[in-house]
Amino acid sequence: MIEVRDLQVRYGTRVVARVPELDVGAGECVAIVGESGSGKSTTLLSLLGLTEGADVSGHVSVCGVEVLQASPQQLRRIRGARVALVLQSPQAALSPTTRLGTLMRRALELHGITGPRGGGPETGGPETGGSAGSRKERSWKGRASKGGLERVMVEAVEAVMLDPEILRRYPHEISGGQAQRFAIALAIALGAEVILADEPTSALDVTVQAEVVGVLHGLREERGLALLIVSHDLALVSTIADRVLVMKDGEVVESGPAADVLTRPSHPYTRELLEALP
Ligand SMILES: Nc1ncnc2c1ncn2[C@@H]1O[C@H](COP(=O)(O)OP(=O)(O)OP(=O)(O)O)[C@@H](O)[C@H]1O
Repeated sequence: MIEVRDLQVRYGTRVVARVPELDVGAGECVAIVGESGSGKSTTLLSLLGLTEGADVSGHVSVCGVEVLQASPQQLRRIRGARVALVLQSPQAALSPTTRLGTLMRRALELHGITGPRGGGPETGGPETGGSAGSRKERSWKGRASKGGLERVMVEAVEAVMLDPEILRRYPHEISGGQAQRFAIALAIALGAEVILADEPTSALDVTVQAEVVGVLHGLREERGLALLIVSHDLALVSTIADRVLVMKDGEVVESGPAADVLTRPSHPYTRELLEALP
């Protein structure tokens, strides 16, 4: 799903991220950890071509799209629909006067999704374009069908353990943890195959963090989503990641299976991060 080789991101003469190798397959979770300013977010954003003003070189393939060579149109096609970006405080990005259901419906319509594919009588019919193959089970593009759209929305919020009643609420009527799960539900409704999450739980208290991590964990197991998580929280990472990349000053100083990196770190910086854990 994600394949990165010799990625280098530079602002002016300053290299802010250099990643020799990063792979995330379907159903896998990889975490990038490191202190503030180490280049984690820059790496994540470069996967969607969102590092405006930067010189980016190397090889970056996401869902089969060569990101560094892609046209704006090709990038628009993968952003949101196939690759979802989940940020720290999604509530800030939600219009305060729009109900969550309306917001989700608009996002789906914008991406041409109008009902579930290949289901019951109210389903939307054949896929209208773009991708095939791995998306088969999750593709909801098709003809307009109000009932079909509602079904996609309800299924998506239920998949993140939210009550569908939440679709009638306004953003200020939900908690931070609910907002984060709603953001993930939106990704599911859009049929995302990859979730890029930047500090997805750092604005939440510990119990709610565990709920969000549980949801992400379930999605990769049940739906085969590929997850790339950026976090400075090693405790979170240890509960969800298969592999870990440790970044410092724009460089990957250590990488490997999470169990090895987090229990037998070979780099002094990783040991420092682990020792700083409460
Ligand atoms: N648009 C930009 N122009 C110039 N420098 C930038 C730009 N965006 C990021 N940087 C620099 O790149 C470096 C890496 O930033 P980045 O946000 O990737 O770090 P991070 O590890 O994600 O930190 P944090 O955890 O605080 O988000 C920082 O020194 C930052 O100042």
